[in-house]
Order: sequence, then structure tokens, then C-alpha cells
Amino acid sequence: MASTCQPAGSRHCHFFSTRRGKALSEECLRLDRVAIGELAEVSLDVAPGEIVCLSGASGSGKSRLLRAVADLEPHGGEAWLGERAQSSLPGHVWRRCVMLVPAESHWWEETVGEHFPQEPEASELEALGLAPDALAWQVGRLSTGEKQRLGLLRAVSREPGALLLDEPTANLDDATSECVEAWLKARIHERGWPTLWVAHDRGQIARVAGRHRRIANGRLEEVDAAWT
Ligand SMILES: Nc1ncnc2c1ncn2[C@@H]1O[C@H](COP(=O)(O)OP(=O)(O)OP(=O)(O)O)[C@@H](O)[C@H]1O
Repeated sequence: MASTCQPAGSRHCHFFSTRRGKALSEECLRLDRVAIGELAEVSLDVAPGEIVCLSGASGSGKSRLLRAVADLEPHGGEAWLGERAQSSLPGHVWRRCVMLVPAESHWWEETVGEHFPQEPEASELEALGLAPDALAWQVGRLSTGEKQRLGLLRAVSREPGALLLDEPTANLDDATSECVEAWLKARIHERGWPTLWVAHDRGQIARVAGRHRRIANGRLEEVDAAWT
């Protein structure tokens, strides 16, 4: 048993329903000496509904760390979601729970809507600044920013247990970025997903992060609130 973070008062993996009928996660995400590339071992607990922002220079290892937590690259150490160990599950099963959303999403079906397990509410599309008929669009017409917003909506629609967000607003203008940021923050808090969020923008980190860690000199360092 590895989990030690328990602000919701639970060490167990379980869910209960919110008023909107969605499952609320009470599980924490725990990185236990996760090691990849040049980055020193990372140990970190992310509580249910908590956003931990990761920053660092280009090439410092932020994306690789997320990829290790998503079990997409060979790495040292272990990651846990509640009492489930990454190494105890096939990679694709783990990634349905601990969902990585890369800055550049991939689309393989003919239309956008075919990628969604169930149709998202129209209000969700509106909150992300997307057209009401966006689900009927051919994927070939999507702009980079539309792909990014729809990729986030797709991830959230798949009911993950934790989120790994790699620069989720990288392709968006400032106004759209703030809409997406607010939408994500609200969903994460509402649904209780422990979240690692890679960000460069100090303003964004100040707005969304419960805690902030920065990769510097090959180590993940704590950054105090005064940084932002
Ligand atoms: N599979 C791999 N094998 C070896 N080195 C890799 C591999 N993937 C990435 N790297 C290297 O690891 C370093 C960290 O890459 P990573 O993508 O994590 O950077 P990053 O901090 O996310 O940067 P950016 O902010 O530019 O996206 C880079 O030097 C990259 O070239």
C-alpha cells in the first residue's frame, strides 16, 4: 500500500455520485521515485481535485515525466492511483485511468463526434468556445486550437481517474486560453481528479495551481507562491 495523501479522508479507491450524476474521484495520484532520462527521481503526491503545475525550461523533461506517469516510456519507480499500481495494470488500462492529454491531440475517425463515448452537453462546447455543431465536423478541418480544446473535452468525457495535462492551452489565444483554463479548473475540482499540469505562463500557474513544482538542474524543485 503506497498512498499517503488523503485530504478527502480516504485511502481507498472509490467513487460516489455528484448531483450531476457523475463519478467523483477520491483517489490520489502518487509518484514514487519515478525516474526517466536526466531527471532525478520524482516522488510526489497529488490529492483528489488538486492541480500541481510543472514548469521548467524547454527540454528539461516535463513531457517525459508525464509520459512516464502515463506508462508510455520505460522508466524507474512506480506510480499509483489510489491503491492501483501502474505496474499491476496493462498500459492501456492504466492510461484510461491516468489520462495524458498531449498538446497535440490525435484524431483517427471520420468525424469528431465518433471519438466521444457519449455526446457532451452543448454547454460544454459553448464553455470551450466551440461551435454547437463541432461534433459533426470532419476531423480534417480542425484547426490546431480546435483540436486542443476538443482533445481536452474528449479526455474529460472518458471519465478518467487522474489527468496529465501537457500545456493544455499551448495553441490558444489569451482569451480562449483563460476560458479553457477556467473550464478545466472547475471540472477538476468538481470531479476530484488529481492533476499534473505542465505550464509555462506564470499568470496561468497563479490562477490554477494548488502547488507549483519546477524542473531545474535535473531536479523537481518546490516553488513557493511568491514566484508567481
Ligand atoms: N525517448 C527519448 N529518448 C531520449 N531522449 C528523449 C526522449 N524523448 C525526449 N528526449 C529528450 O529528453 C529531454 C526532455 O524532453 P521533454 O519533451 O520532456 O522536454 P520538455 O521539458 O517537455 O520541453 P518543452 O517545454 O520544449 O516541451 C529533451 O532533451 C528531449 O530531446
